This record gives sequence, structure tokens and C-alpha cells, in this order.
Amino acid sequence: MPVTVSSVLSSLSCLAAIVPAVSAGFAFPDCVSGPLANNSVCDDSLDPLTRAKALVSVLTIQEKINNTGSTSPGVPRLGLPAYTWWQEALHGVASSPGVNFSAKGDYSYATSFPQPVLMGAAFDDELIKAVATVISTEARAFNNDGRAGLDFWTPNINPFRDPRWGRGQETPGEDPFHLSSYVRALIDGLQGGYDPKYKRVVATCKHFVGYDMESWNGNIRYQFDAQINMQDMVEYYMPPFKSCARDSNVGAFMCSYNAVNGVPTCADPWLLDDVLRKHWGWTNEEQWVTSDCDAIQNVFLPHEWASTREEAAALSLIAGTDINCGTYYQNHLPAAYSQGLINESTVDQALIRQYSSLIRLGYFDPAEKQPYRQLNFSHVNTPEAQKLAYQAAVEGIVLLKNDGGLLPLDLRNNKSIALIGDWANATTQMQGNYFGQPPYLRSPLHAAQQLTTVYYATGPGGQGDPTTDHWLPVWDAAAKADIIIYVGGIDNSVESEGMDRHAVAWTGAQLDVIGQLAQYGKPMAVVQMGGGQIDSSPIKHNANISALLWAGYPGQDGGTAIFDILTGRAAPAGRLPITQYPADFVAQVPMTDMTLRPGPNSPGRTYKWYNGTAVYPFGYGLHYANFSVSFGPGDGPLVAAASKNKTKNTDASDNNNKGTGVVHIADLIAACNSSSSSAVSHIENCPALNLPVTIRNTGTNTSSSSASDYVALLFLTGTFGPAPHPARSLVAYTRAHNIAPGDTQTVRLPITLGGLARVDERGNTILYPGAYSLVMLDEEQKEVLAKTEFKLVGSEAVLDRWPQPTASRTPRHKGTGEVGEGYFIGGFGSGSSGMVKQGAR
Ligand SMILES: O=[N+]([O-])c1ccc(O[C@@H]2O[C@@H](CO)[C@H](O)[C@H]2O)cc1
Repeated sequence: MPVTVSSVLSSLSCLAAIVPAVSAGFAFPDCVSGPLANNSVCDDSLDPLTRAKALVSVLTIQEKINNTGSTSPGVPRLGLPAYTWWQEALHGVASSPGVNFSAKGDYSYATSFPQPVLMGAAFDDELIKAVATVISTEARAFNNDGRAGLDFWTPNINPFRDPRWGRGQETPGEDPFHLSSYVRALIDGLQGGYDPKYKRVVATCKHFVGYDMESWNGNIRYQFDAQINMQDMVEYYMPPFKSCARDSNVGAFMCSYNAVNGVPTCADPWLLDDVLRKHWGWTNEEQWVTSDCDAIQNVFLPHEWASTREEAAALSLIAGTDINCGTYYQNHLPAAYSQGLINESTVDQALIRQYSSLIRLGYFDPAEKQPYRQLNFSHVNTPEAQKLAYQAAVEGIVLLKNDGGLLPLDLRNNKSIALIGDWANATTQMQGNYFGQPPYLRSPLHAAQQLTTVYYATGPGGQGDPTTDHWLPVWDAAAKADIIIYVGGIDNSVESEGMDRHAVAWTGAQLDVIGQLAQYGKPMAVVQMGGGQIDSSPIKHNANISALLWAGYPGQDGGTAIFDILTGRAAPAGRLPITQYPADFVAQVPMTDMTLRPGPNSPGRTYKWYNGTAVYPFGYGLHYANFSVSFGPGDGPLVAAASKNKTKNTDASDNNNKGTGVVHIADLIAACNSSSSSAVSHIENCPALNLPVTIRNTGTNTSSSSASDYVALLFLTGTFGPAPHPARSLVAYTRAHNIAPGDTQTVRLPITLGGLARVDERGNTILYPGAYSLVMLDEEQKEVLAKTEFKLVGSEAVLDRWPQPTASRTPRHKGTGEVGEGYFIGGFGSGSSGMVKQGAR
């Protein structure tokens, strides 16, 4: 039956009634005896696309538009159940509109892992895959009990560009190679492989792209127009998303609140179609894009990209935003349709993508045919999951200072501890944000009390409490104890969603307390908490404070992990995944400046480009043991290509930099082409060199003789491509486990062709002739421990030609003067879409 304008308009009036509030439960369609039983969507011998098309073909336009929001009512007349698309699982199944924890008993908790920034510090992709596998297992158990959907809006994979960012804690760190590798492992665990018959869950890479500022100096995320040049875009902002789309086959993307170079990302066909779908080959119709929550509304206001609400909805849908988090599509697409701004096939495409993804999750299939329908609460927070949450915290914690070998602490003879600070008895704080209900939260105080006598006192109180009344117990505790441990720093009261920082220093009150504690002259350690770094120079340079740890947001067993490291039950081996800048960094560059390279108004950003002296650099992390490192002879296309030359070949075993190989770029590319397996989806991913690295635990001067992990970070330096050159770039990493004193372990580091390339000003990825060095630095990132060099000669080669944005980026509609709509004012709440209503004019 043809759809008439009046039928569409009449649907408008009933939308409010059709779209329910937050869905309180998930049901599966009845494919046995329900109205859809004879529709091909229920035929599991067909492919997902054919099945989804069959379902969509029997929906009316009203029914289609009703189901374009994050809370979709389904189609009651067809027995198609309601479905909530918005589930969160940043570091465990998390409280969010589609997730329903019970008050007690079964499903009242899920495993709560550390925040990603601490898991990033582990530099252990196998750990990340294991964590993600637990999360997807628990998510499935929740789904089987009707307590969650099957898609999760995680990971947050925007690089942590500026230390002030309130949500940097949600990311694995600042380095694009690290994030790209981490996210591959994560998606593998969440989805259950690259292209499984049944996905475990659908993951969602967010926020595409250029989103890394909440609210700073009057700039807010809903309105911000990030100015990003093509070089930084491709080199820095895009790689994690490329890894999601091209290399990991992620099921979903989320476009962001901000605009990029004038265009709101959710309405940008260049980003969502030219780059994401066409350039990265994310063409599978089982994959969809959702908007960030109410981001379509923001396309109208405050971005003023569209002249009407209908136009904002239409432009976004046409650009490729298939789901709208919120109700904006459901409210405004009917009028957009009746005004001829969209046609039905565009709505069909969005729905086909949604339903084929649910089909790939087994939503329409019989339970007995599926691997995940049998999971239940006995698979949630298992002893193995608990161990993994603990291990993830231990692996991430970074030892920043250990003068005189104070750590590991010697608690023999019943030495007592004064445990002081706002984090000393932290519980919920240890989870950061986007958390669920944990099974338990073991605080530092709890952990310390298992070990010895503890005198506990809270710290100066909050982040800026002017009173000092509650400082008295601090001195009392310090006077009584043998050892002083201060646990503080920052938390989500100063860094969070919607809140960036203005300072990256410790609060004055905390520094005053720490300084006075140091004057007791007792053995003293500080534990710095929080996701963003704070300038710890006053602690680093205080001779009376022997030790400093960074412990991020360590999750459900954080206190145990911290004290096991402090006392040597576990060995520290995490590395900083972000630069710890000096406090004056924030005066040197506005947060809104998106450039990476240094310039007249910026000292540069990240370890690659920052031209000042970091307090602690990216990659920094001490151990209790000492290690030596050496490279073995590498193999792979680079070595094969080098052997074509008469000159001395690449000799990766030479740590002292005597061996120099010369490689013709054309030979290298030919060798890559002939060696690449079908698993390599793009020449950038060709493993150009496999470098064996032998790591030896040479023992320890401390009382601890236990084994230790060691993170191998391989950096590329050299002069190739146009100046300026980055200080160094991470091109490979791995974590070796449990190396006993005197033992060695050899790991193999793959360096891809793309890892050797640089990006030009137009965003093209190019292999340049020049001098290349691969180096591993010591744990302070100062001295070179091992190095191998080679030269590339011949003509430069383009590995990836970047699609240039088109003229369509010129503003469509600016200057209505209408501003003020669309400001996020609360947390998850009870609005019609499951969100708190945003500030209305
Ligand atoms: O209205 N709310 O309740 C609300 C809550 C969270 C929120 O943040 C956005 O929602 C998350 C969806 O995954 C994105 O990561 C984040 O940018 C936006 C709005």
C-alpha cells in the first residue's frame, strides 16, 4: 500500500505514545508461532541481509521511523519486540538505559575492571582480549535474562590528546598506534572474532571523530567545531577508528557531538561515507552508525548546520547516521519524509543495517542453535573473572619513583602503616565513570588492614576544601606509624564527562599535607590516583618521599592490587600510556588547539611532539628487578628486500648500531606484496619486519627476588619525510610475563609497513627514503638499550591515498541566533529516550 503524506503525518501524533520510556526488559521475537514465523527473517538458512530485507519489506513507513531511535518500540502487530540500543560496557557491563541490574541476588552485579587508561598502561593486548571476552560473556548472560540488549556503546577510542580532558580516563592513552592495537584486541574479545557466525555482542567505536573536549573556557562539546588539519587527522585522530573499521570489522560506530572543520560529524557524508564506508571498506550492511545522545538535535542547535529540525534529521540520516540516540529521528523524520527531504529507501537502509546486525547476533534464531544463549548468572563474576580484574589492575599500575629501594615495603616485625588521603578508603571512586554494580570494591584501606596495623585518616577532603579541621587525625596517624602512605590525586569530581580540568597540578591542600608528612622523616610513599595525570614534580623532587605509584582507577580489586605491589606480592611493570606534563602546560596551549606539532602558540602534544621536559614521559615505568634487552636477527620482507642489495644487510642483532642495511622501497613493497597473506587487509598492515627481542631479568637489589613482567616498547626514530620529525613513534609493543631472576624470554615484535610510514599534509600515507632506527629505551625512557638501523632508498611510495573532503563542507546554515538548546545537564535519567532532558530554551 502506498504511503501517503497524511498517513505519515498522522503517525506523528501517535509517536509519543508508541515510543516507550526506558525498556525494562528484552524479549526475543517468536519465530516459531508468532506473526513473523513465516517471514524470511525467521529463516536461519538465509544470510542476514536477505533476512533483514524481508523484515523491513513488511513494515510501514511509520513503523520504520518509529524504530530509528535508541529506544525502539518494535512492531507489536508483527510480534517484533521493543529493543533498546543504548547499552554501555566501558570496563564491565555498566548502568545505562538498556542495562537493568537487579537490586539483589542474581544479576545484581557484574565484574568491574579498571578504567581503560589503567588497562592501557599494561600494554598487554592478550589481557585486553581476555577482559573483553569476560565482558561479552557477562553481557550475554544479562541478555539471556532480559536485562540487556546485544549491542554495547564501547569503546571510547578518541586519543587522549590533552591532559585536561575529563574523559581521557575512558581511553587507553595518547598514542594512536597503541590505541589501534588495543582496540583490535578489545573488539576481538567483545565480538568474538573478526567475522564470527554469531557475534558475542556488537561493539561500537566512539566518538567519531575529533571528540576530546567536554567543557573548557566556554567551549562545550555540543557546539565545538574542531579544526583539524589533514595531516593530524590521518596521523593522530583517525588510526584507532581505522583499526575499528578496516582491521577489526567492528559492528557499529558512533558519530560525535562536535563538528570537524565546520561540519557536525553526524551529518557529514565525507566522514561517514567517503572515509568510513568507502575508504575503509566498512561496507557490510550489518554495520550501523548511531549518533551520540541527542547529537542529531545538536546538528540543528547549537551547531546551526541545518535550518530546521527536519533538515537536521534528514541530513544526518542521508549522511549515514542510522540510529539516533534520543527521539529526534522519531520526532522529526516523519515531517522530513512528508517534505520530501528523505525517501523511504534511506530509512530502509538504516533499518536493514540494524536488523541484519541483530540477526548476526542470533536474535531471531532458535536458542539451541546458538553458542551464547545458555550463559547465565553462574557465568558472571566467576573466580577467573575476579582474578582477571585483579590482574588487570596489577598489570597497569606504574612505579614512578623508588629511591633507595623503599619498595617493596618490608612489613616484618609488625611495622605499622599510616594510610592517609582522600583515596585511602576509596570504593566507588576506584571505578571512575561508566560503571555498573560491582560484586565488591576492595579499598586500599581494606587491603592494608589484611597485612598489618593501620592508622587511617582521610586527606584534606575533596578537591578544594578550604577547611583544615580534619587534618588533625592525619598528624596523629603519621606520628604513630612506622611507614606513611598517602593515597590521593584526582577523581571524577574534577575530571569527568562534561568536565575538563583547568589545572593539571595536585591541589595545594594535598601538597601541603604531603609536604608536612614528608617532614616526619619516616619511610614514605605516595599513590597518585586518577585517569588524567597531575604534575608530581613536588613529590618526585622531595628527598623525604621515596616512592610514587600511579594507579589510575583500578576497579573492583584496586586496593588489593595497590598493596600487593607496594609490598612485593606483585611486581610493577606498567608503563605510562600518557605524558605527565608539568603544570604550566595548560598555560602554554589552549585546549581547543587541535594541532599536534609545536608552533608559536603550542609546545606540541604527546611524547612525539612536546618540546618541553615531561615530568614523567610516555612509556615510563620502573620495576623491582633490573633488565637487559637485546635484539636478535630479524626476518620478514624488510630483510628479504635488504638481501637484494650488495651492501651489508640489516643486522638487527647489532645493539651497538654498527650494522646498516639499505633497502629499495620498491623491493620492500614487492616483498610485502608477495609475502602478504589474505589476512592482511591492506598493505599498511604487511608485517615488514619481525624483530626478536630477548629480555633478561638480571636480578634485583631489593628484598624481593620474585619474577617480574616486562613491557617491551619499540620506537621508530630517524630522518625520513619532511621536517619536523617526531621525537620517536611507538611501532610495536608486547608484555613479557613472569620472568624469573636470571631468566630470559624472547618476544617477537612485528613492525608493519604502515609503522614505517609518515603522513603528508594532504593526509596521504607515504613511505619515504631516509635513515630509520628502531630503538628500545630504558625504563625511564632516557638511555637506548638496543638499536638497529637501516636505510630506505629510491622513490617515495604512497601506501594510502586519503580521500579529500569535498566542497560540501561549506556551511549550509549559520546564524539564526537561536542558541541554547541541546546542553546536557544531567546523567542517565527518565526522559522519553531514557535520558535526562537537555536544557531547553
Ligand atoms: O542525557 N543523558 O543522560 C546523557 C548521558 C550521557 C551522555 O553522554 C554520551 O552518551 C554516551 C553514549 O555512549 C557517549 O559516550 C557520551 O558522549 C549524554 C547524555
